[in-house]
Amino acid sequence: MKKLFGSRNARVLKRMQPLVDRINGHFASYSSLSDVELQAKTQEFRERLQKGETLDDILCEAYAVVKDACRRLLGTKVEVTGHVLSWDMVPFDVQLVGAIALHQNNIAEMATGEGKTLVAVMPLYLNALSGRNVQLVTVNDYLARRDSDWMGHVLKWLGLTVGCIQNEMTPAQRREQYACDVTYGTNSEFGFDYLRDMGMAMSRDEMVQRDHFYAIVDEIDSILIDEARTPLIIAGPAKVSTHMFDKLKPSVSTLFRQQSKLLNDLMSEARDILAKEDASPEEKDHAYLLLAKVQLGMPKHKQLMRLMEEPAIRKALDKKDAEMHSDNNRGFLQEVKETLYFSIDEKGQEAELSEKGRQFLRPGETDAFVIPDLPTIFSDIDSDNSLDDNAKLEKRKQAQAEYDNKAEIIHNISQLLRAFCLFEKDVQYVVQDNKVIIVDEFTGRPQPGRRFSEGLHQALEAKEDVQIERETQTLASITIQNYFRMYDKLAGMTGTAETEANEFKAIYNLDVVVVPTNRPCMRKDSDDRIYKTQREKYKAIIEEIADCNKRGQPVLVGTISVEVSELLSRMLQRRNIVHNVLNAKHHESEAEIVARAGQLSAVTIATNMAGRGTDIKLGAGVKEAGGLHVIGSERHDSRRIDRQLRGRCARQGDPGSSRFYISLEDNLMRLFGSDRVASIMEKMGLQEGEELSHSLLNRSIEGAQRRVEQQHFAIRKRTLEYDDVMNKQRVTIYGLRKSILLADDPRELLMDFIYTAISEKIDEAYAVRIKNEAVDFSVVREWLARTFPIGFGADLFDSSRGQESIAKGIMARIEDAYAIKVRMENPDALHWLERYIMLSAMDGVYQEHLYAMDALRQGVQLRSYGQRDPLVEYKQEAYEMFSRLMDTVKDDICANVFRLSTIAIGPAKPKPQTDIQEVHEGFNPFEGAGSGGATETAEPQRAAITVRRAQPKVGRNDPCPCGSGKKYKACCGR
Ligand SMILES: Nc1ncnc2c1ncn2[C@@H]1O[C@H](COP(=O)(O)OP(=O)(O)OP(=O)(O)O)[C@@H](O)[C@H]1O
Repeated sequence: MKKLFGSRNARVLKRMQPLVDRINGHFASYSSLSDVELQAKTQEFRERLQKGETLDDILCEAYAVVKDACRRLLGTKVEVTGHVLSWDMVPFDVQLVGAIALHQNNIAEMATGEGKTLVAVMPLYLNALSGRNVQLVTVNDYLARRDSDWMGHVLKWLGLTVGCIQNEMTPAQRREQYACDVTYGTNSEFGFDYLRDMGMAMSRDEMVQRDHFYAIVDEIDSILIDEARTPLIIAGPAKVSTHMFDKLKPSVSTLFRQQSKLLNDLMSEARDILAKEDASPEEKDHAYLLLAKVQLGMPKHKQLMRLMEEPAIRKALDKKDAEMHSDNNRGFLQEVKETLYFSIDEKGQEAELSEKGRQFLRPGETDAFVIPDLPTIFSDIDSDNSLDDNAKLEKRKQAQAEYDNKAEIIHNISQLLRAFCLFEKDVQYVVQDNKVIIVDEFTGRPQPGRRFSEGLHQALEAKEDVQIERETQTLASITIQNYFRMYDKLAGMTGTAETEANEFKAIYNLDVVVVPTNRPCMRKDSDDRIYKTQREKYKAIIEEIADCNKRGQPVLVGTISVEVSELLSRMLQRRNIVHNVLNAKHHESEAEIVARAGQLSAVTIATNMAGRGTDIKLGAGVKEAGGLHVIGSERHDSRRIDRQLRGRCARQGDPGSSRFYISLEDNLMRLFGSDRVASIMEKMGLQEGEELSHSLLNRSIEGAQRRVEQQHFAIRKRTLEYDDVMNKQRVTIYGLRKSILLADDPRELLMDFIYTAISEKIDEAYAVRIKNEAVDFSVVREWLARTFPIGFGADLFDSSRGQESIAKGIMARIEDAYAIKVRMENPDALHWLERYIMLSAMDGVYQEHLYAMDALRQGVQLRSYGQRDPLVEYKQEAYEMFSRLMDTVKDDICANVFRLSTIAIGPAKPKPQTDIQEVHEGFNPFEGAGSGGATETAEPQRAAITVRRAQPKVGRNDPCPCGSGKKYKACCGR
């Protein structure tokens, strides 16, 4: 396969060579031009494109112009994120190859440090000549700023405008940046701007983006693979707040302490048995069962972890654990779980309350956690003849309220348990300024404004005793995949695409072109060093830092969590080693820390924040000391993240080295495959502080990483399959919204909507006609009378005239009446009002629809138990719900045409958006894993929230099933 791939790549590269030669030919000929003449090329190209030449026709000349501009700028000063740099780059031939690949919609895989930032400038320049907005997508705001400052130097010299979107910018500032030829920014900013433009703007002036023409995604694997696991969501506060986290927290935290006490007792009993020299095999087996219980109740129990440093104990325990989780032992596992207050499935990220736990929380209340079966209760009430209609209605309401209350309690408890048992401060989140802030697992950056979904964030707020924010409701959402599929042209760059090449092809139709390096890479990657415990591992890391430091070699230590970066920092302080820390808590001086990291004797501890895109320049004398040395303090779940960290050194042919440190206590090793490594270590009889290091072991560690990667791929694919359903609907709604926003005369659209609604109603009347009998127009006439303040004479409804003629007759009456209304309105605001009538009808209904779709998505998961494919069910129901939605939109528009007036509500001011949140949920590495029979607690509580949806569906305009006589949407469906 490799050979095949290699030969394909070689062919692609060979095809590009003549283009490279032509670029260099033009480049040589331009040297005779004056600066002004070279700069005039930009205008010349634009004109040639207007006259019909294509971007491909002018590619070689345009790239040569960029190359020559770079040459002419050599030695000039440019301010980049506050630091003055001297321009010192003219693209190498391999960079020209990368630039061609990018224009041709490929992913250019170029090794770390090969200068991708510069490569992108050429296709950006070329494509921007078309007059459309081209975008460069980076992984964080800092890189967007850095690259737009740095590369803007060349682009601006050539007469282009360059913009950069930053998180704190106002809509007006954003509009200005998008108006530029080239715009730099992060994927979330681009995605959220799109959602706000398409889903929330009420007039053309509120929109900020102008185009989705061509985007180059830098670090494409990070954005389209890692970030793509969770969608971008804009959320507003929920209409009502029902949570009880604050009330429930004390009892859950007592439960947590109670469980700790119980496990400590089990732990000491097990230890006593194992300490006995003459313990029988049965006794030992019992001890391991006790330990397995401790593991089930608290996988990171400190004493247990300490005990497991002993390979023999670890092995026996792993065996016991596997035995308990085998299919044959399900009943036994359940029994064991019932001896604890709750059990934890770390891979599946779920916490399951046992009967014992339920009793502890609600002593004596046997059915406190039993969700009422609403459909049965409703049907019992209905068939109870002793009740009159009012009493039935009252009973139904009571049952519904009891159901809602219980479902909420169960959901809240479950989320609190997850918050207590599975989420650690300074690992998945930090607490700052009285807020819980997610730390992005892949980039190590704090994500203010992002929230965990489904109440988990509030549960964490309760756990940390900070202000509990109100629940949110989705107002607009899109997956990263579907956002980027919208572009006419897409391209990407990264140092690490290869592991995900298939996914890029399948989802984005992007091929990977592997570009050779300019100079051979000099990096020395040593084998991993493996220790039994984290303690020994950290000690060894400190020794290695001290050793480099003595020799003057700068060191960059990458950590996965803030917690570990701080621990290493404390250890270094004790050794009096001067160092800098870069993590989610200390990131204000990021640019300075990075600038200093390559100086002699520098020691920098950084989370993944410095793992990607960061360019560390080497100081004087550092090459002689061996270049930058990179130490990884743990393997990440994803191999690409590790490779990116290594790639911080040995850039552009410089010397450099790297080494990873691992312990059997690391999450990756604990959860995904320490068995093999543990048994090798046991065979070798390792002593405290001793390490193991062999290339074979690297392979089994990569095997563990591969397993996690596969699991993540499955999650992404699933997210996308579900979003594809939503996407079709989103495209329809946003397409309509866009045509309303951009229409010069919205009245035409308004009348179209009304006409369609009327035609459909008439068609329905004809459809139910009994053969040869007259059409019954009573339903249509009732609707017309309710909706329009106009009399419609009986003569309009003569079925012999045919459907179309009747609809047109009705429409003519409406148009006449509307013409009179127009004369009374404020002419300046009328177009605004017409847009408002359509947009507000769509937005209100669409947001309710999104809410219902969320619930549906969770609800259908349960059906997999009934051998039904949840995705198929989801598609079917989503389709039906969407058809109903479109009917409601039309009805609401019709109802408001005469009801709303410019005089009453006047033209809109832009809506204040202070209460809007952008949510790009935090990731957790093992989410979705292991979802099988072991997640029972979580599932019923989810079901609880969604059972309502499992009742027969009720249309919004149907009579309400509660019997009130009102429409469903005006009663229980409100
Ligand atoms: N043509 C060139 N001539 C001289 N130096 C160059 C050239 N191209 C890039 N460089 C230098 O190479 C270094 C790496 O560049 P850059 O940060 O763009 O790499 P990268 O490919 O984006 O790396 P990463 O994959 O780590 O993000 C920078 O210091 C840059 O100045």
